[in-house]
Amino acid sequence: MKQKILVIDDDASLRRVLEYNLVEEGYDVIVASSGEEGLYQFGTFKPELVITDMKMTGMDGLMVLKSIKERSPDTLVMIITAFGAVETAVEAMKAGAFDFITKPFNRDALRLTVRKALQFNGLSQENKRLRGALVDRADFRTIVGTSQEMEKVFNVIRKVADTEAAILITGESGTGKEVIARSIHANSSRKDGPFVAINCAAIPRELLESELFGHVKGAFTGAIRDKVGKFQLAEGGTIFLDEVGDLPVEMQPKLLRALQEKEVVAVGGTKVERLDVRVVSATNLDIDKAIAEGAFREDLYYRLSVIPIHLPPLRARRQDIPLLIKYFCGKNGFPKVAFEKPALSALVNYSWPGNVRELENTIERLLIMRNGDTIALEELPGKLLEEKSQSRLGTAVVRLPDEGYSLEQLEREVVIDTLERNNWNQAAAARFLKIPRHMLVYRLEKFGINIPEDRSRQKKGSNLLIM
Ligand SMILES: Nc1ncnc2c1ncn2[C@@H]1O[C@H](COP(=O)(O)OP(=O)(O)OP(=O)(O)O)[C@@H](O)[C@H]1O
Repeated sequence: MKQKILVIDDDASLRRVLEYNLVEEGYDVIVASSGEEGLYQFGTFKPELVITDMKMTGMDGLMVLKSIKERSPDTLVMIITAFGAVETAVEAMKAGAFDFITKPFNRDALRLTVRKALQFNGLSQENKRLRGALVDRADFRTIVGTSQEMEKVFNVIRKVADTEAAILITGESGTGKEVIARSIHANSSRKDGPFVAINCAAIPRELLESELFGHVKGAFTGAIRDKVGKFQLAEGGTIFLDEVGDLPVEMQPKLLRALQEKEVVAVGGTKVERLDVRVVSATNLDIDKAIAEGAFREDLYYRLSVIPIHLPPLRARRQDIPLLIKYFCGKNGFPKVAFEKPALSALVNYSWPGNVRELENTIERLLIMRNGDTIALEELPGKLLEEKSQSRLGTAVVRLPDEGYSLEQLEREVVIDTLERNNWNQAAAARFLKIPRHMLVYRLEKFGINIPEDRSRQKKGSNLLIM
């Protein structure tokens, strides 16, 4: 049986082009000239895929998308946007669109995108349900975090992993951007395909194009044989462009073209290669600033960041630190190692400029150098001890970061700091803050602060925290 596609567009010539190409590909196609007509057709035709233009008079594409998703959440909806209006595609992806194409599109890109969409739909609902259940358990296992901040990130991943949307992950160095990129791949229907990572900042600029797209023998001095590019290697899977903010300006239009046309040409070659690759990228640069300074192309930015994910620094999610420590102890084969309370407290309160990577390295060193099965405050590296002597609150007030500091974050830190000082005794913390206890409890809920499990399990009078 033919797969059914409903095309909604108020531009008659585009409607014809779409219909012609899709019928030629063997689909059963129905067209509608307005959102209202499209919704009516949807009810009777029951298509597997809806392709709708974004900008239409009357009911626009976003309204069509939302109303279809309400009636039938499993129906795939693809959006057509004007070139350069990629921001509107962001909104559509957030509202549940499966993918988008920009006008003017080349017919191969259209066919490929549609084919991918319908392949995805080919999975039975049962399959999808099973896979959904596995996702939660299997593939987030290596991303540790229960803080509100990480929960937000997990929610976005759950929503977007299995779309074709390009994702840009931002965050300081060591916050776990690559871990997240891998998990997006692992949670997508491409998971059996390759995950290919390339660090755009680590490759000399004259070699970057050939690394990305490959080269043919003789293309330049030293090109003694053909080389396959990372994009070609990632065929059927995901390419992870790490440090994409550092991409040299002269490479940016080339990458943009590859992403838009979904095709590449190797350096020195003539053969155009079609691409079926999902792009996830990451940067620790302030991209807005780079755009303002002309160091990064805005159109490329929109292409890369259909869905932006920001990973907060570790110091903004201290709640995850005890859990991460426990995870790293287990990962290194020492699940039973214990930390004395002051040591754990210093680890939780340190500012971790190198984020999770720095924490991981610190724990590894501590495990190697430790004297027994408990780790005491004195065993921690000097920098942690120095910082411990200053109050975290003091640091926040004296050294406010240039990018600003939200009052709410400050309040959250004060609450956590006070609880830490008072051994997580809520009555004592409320007294210190000079507020009634219920106001403190309200703040714990508001800021998503959970009493670390270890504290509630702690034996009275014991000075050891069993991790
Ligand atoms: N939430 C997490 N749970 C478990 N391990 C984590 C988590 N976040 C980061 N890590 C570990 O920390 C290290 C650094 O993570 P990763 O390389 O993903 O960071 P990054 O943001 O990509 O860094 P960079 O910007 O320097 O490339 C890795 O060893 C990773 O396994």
